[in-house]
Amino acid sequence: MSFTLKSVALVGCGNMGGALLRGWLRKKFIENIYIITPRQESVSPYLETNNVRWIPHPSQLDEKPECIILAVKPQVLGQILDDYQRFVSNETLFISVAASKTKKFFKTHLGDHVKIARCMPNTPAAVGLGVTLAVADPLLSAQHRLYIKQLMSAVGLVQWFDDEAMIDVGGAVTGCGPAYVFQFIESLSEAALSCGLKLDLENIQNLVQTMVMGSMTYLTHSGKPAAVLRREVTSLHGMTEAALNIIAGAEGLTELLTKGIAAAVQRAQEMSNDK
Ligand SMILES: NC(=O)C1=CN([C@@H]2O[C@H](COP(=O)(O)OP(=O)(O)OC[C@H]3O[C@@H](n4cnc5c(N)ncnc54)[C@H](OP(=O)(O)O)[C@@H]3O)[C@@H](O)[C@H]2O)C=CC1
Ligand SMILES: O=C(O)[C@@H]1CCC=N1
Repeated sequence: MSFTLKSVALVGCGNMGGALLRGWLRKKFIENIYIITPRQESVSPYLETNNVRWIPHPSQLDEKPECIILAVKPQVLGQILDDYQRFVSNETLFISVAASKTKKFFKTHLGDHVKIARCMPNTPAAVGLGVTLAVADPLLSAQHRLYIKQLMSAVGLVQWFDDEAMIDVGGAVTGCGPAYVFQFIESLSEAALSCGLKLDLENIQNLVQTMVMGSMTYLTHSGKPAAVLRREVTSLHGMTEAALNIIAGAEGLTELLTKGIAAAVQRAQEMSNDK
């Protein structure tokens, strides 16, 4: 990495916060990382890394970090933001990775002058292959945007939006998306079992997982679009065509995913109204 960041405070170190942390630690570009979370257990695996410090409560953080990443559940945010009021300044950038909570919500809790951006990362950030959707408040400078770009592109691809609503729609695709992929692996394995493949489920999952990884790597290396590679597998009047007539037919995968994404967006809108 050709740059270093001085101090980042991560609030909440669960599934998403922990994935970001692991991704950042691989790159070794942050001088001091403070993890603010009540229980030491969630931080223990990282404490042997000497630039990581556990802070049980924000009142015990005696410096103003360059950046505070809010990675707690949306329902927890409203209860904790008052404790972060004292960090609001031109020097400290707040980044929320929480689904559904709007910039307006943060301004209501932290004041109109808070420097806030919303990011929607995903868990493959842990291995540097994440996707982060980002929206910055107009109050943010070019320097702030560069900071966010450096922080989040260290763990994968970054896509900016001007329209905050895109964080919900795009988040329903790339933020939730790893769960859809894992569900696909589970479902295909269970379908194989139901259709008579005589192996145990664990063995089948291993075959399916390797097939998915092989397909993704092939897609990446071939330089061809997914549709072309799909057609290369699909022999005229062959087996794949018979399957795809059902899987990708009317009321098939596209329609199911459209309904699923719409449900996720609706849920984000409901959660945005929670206190
Ligand atoms: N999971 C995902 O794939 C994604 C999640 N997000 C967003 O990330 C956020 C976190 O989700 P996720 O990581 O899944 O949730 P988790 O429940 O796994 O993590 C939340 C963490 O917050 C900690 N916590 C609870 N109370 C406090 C507090 N007062 N101060 C600091 N930390 C606290 C919890 O600690 P303890 O374990 O001790 O209770 C827990 O480790 C959510 O807002 C979600 O919308 C965004 C994109 C993807
Ligand atoms: O399920 C959720 O609400 C969070 C947001 C995106 C992924 N997980």
